[in-house]
Amino acid sequence: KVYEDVAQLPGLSYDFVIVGGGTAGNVVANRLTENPDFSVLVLEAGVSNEGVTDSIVPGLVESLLQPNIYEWNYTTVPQPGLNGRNVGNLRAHILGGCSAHNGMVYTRGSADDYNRFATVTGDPGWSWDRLLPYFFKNEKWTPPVDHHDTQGQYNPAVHSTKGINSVSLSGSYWPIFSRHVIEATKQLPSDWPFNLDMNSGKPLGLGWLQSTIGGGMRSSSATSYLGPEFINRGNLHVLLHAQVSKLVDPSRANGTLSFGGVQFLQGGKLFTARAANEIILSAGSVGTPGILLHSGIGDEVALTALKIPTLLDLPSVGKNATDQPTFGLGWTVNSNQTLDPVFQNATRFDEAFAEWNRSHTGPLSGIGTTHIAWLRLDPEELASNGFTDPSAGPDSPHIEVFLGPGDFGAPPGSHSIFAGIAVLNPLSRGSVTINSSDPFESPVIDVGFLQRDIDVFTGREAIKKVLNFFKAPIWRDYIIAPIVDVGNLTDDALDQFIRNSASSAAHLVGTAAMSTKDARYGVVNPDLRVKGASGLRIIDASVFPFVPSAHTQAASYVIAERGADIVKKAWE
Ligand SMILES: Cc1cc2nc3c(=O)[nH]c(=O)nc-3n(C[C@H](O)[C@H](O)[C@H](O)COP(=O)(O)OP(=O)(O)OC[C@H]3O[C@@H](n4cnc5c(N)ncnc54)[C@H](O)[C@@H]3O)c2cc1C
Repeated sequence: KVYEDVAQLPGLSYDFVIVGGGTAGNVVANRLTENPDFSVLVLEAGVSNEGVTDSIVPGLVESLLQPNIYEWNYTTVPQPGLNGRNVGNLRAHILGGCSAHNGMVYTRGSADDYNRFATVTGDPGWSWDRLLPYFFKNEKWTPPVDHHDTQGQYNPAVHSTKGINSVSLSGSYWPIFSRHVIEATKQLPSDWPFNLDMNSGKPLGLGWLQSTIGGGMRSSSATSYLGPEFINRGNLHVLLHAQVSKLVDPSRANGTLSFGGVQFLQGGKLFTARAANEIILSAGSVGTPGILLHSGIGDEVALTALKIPTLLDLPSVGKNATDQPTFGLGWTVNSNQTLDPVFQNATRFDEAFAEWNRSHTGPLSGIGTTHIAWLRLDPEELASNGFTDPSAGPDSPHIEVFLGPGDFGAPPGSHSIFAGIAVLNPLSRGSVTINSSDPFESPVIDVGFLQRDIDVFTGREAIKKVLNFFKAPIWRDYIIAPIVDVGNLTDDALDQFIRNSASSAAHLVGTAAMSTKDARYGVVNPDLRVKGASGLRIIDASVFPFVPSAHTQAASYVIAERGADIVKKAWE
């Protein structure tokens, strides 16, 4: 059951306390409560997802991402790599976490990405082959809401219809734009090959978008893992508006640290929730390191400077922060089949919204993107610039290009298309730290964007590839003009364009990273236990040692599915 007020909770002592009812936390809550002997409390700082139209209707996602109650409203520190700009660091403040307010793009990444996880943690359980059953436990493949013929748009063999979270091809189909994109892959088959299914472990090429949408509605961890068939379990309690400040009641046995519970704030008062078995931190890549640091787990020097007693000297807490810079290009086009009118003209928007309300179909039943391409840098270009390959392996992309018809700031009355670009394997690293001993002060977020030359180089090469894509003959009568013309810029000017326009893909990971059991760096062991502690695990995107060459929700779900299994096996 979901509770809004701590006074309504039957008690504050549970077998497991999960901090954060986000993407990963709700998976863990669902899987642990499959065992009726386990009692679970989820503490979520944010608000309910129930009835939040902007979260339910896929096409309204942008409204969720403005400063509001669904957001933590964080900003990074000024980024030297972005010419001193600071950028928003979007983090959800709603049940379901980022899965309830993200872009719904469903991309698993490459097999290489997970095989690299296995290598750097020394645990083959994190490899692609061993994780595939967990992807299948998560995914419930669902027909698109418009029931269009999906032949040739995906490979059923790499999907599961039996999981929990809906994934589908887009139900808002843009045939004219899509025909052009697919035709371009035929005209440029070596640089832009068609890939039937980017979620097979081999993503390279261009394929049809898959998203976490079912029946024209967002499928989040709140609507799926806490759906009606699960949320009434007597052993599953979720408390909203409960912001955890720190771990409390520390004790030591045989040199190992453990905590009796967690402290949280609700309605201006502090409470303590106790966990008999384990506390599981699932507060995400910003929340989790913040809670660790305020609990005295982190770099002793930095904690001492803030007068926080160090209980566990783990210098890696909050370090290794990795996010993908993203920026875009747009063109006006000679077609009236784009999203622009829906967002530029109130009457068209009302029609689209009425259609969605009637049947969950139409332009608002999907996101603007129709296709994604996953591309590699030229190995000779990499080498001649003195760079080594930053990707996880030969089947992994360096560059993402997401394509869609419209809504790219086209002049009023005109129609546009966009190509969004992301640098997938940045070498730049940032951090999530604190500058106050008050746990309710915002953390200090530094995404470290574009500090390493290879990251800027990757962005520049991506632009060149995109410009070549739109030189395919099929675009000749379709494209009118670039919205911002970067076609004749020098390399230096392109670099400035990137530094002045890049923002965050909101794929922050790695701030409490996994490492091998004996490693002297890292925050958790491969079984997700915090090093040097017992009864304390981390299960969320902060444990990724590297950012996958993808959007990060599928990886967050799969880490949570396996993480929950590890916890269950330890206690059953
Ligand atoms: C705007 C945006 C768009 C994105 N788009 C995509 C996309 O299209 N596709 C994709 O694959 N990925 C996308 N991502 C990334 C992806 O959604 C995240 O990587 C993933 O969901 C992270 O899951 P998590 O469980 O680690 O954290 P979260 O889902 O963020 O969960 C953490 C939860 O903990 C709660 N919390 C934090 N601190 C506390 C505290 N102190 N006390 C109590 N509760 C707390 C938060 O409120 C939140 O609910 C996007 C992310 C954002 C922000």
